[in-house]
Amino acid sequence: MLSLKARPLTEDAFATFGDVIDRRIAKSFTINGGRTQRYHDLARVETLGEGARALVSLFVSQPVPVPLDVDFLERHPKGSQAFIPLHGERFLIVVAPPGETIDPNNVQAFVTDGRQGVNYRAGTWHAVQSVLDREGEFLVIDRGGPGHNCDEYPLKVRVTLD
Ligand SMILES: NC(=O)N[C@@H](O)C(=O)O
Ligand code: NI
Repeated sequence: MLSLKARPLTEDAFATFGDVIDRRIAKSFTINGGRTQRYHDLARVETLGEGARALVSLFVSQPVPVPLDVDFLERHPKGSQAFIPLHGERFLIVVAPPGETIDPNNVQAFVTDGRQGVNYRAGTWHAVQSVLDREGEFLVIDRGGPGHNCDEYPLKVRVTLD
């Protein structure tokens, strides 16, 4: 069993795995006659393959216990997957770089601060959504369309918090 203490999520630490969605680190500009600030182009949405399209969904998830025991990581080879909390929910992240196998030494765990979302790039191995503290509601943007787009890799990981 691999044991990991979740580290605070940062853009640099997550760069291998995808994007951190956080207006505090975003480029922005004023639109709509000064009434709106547009936080622009926060994540790269990937929808690969013939007939692929972007899906916009809502996930309402029950909280996970801490320590969190993960039994597998999954990946979506044909598209990215973004999770954006709608009410300041914190969540745990367990990731490994894209590849046909997972080196346990490359598995990393993070915890968000409630103002951060993530976008897993296509092929990034990740634990399924794991919200902390209370029921969470997330906007999810990922890839729909034909073909297989979810591989699982058995891996036991215990994730703790400070
Ligand atoms: N299955 C599904 O839509 N969600 C998972 O991919 C996940 O990462 O939570
Ligand atoms: Ni997923």
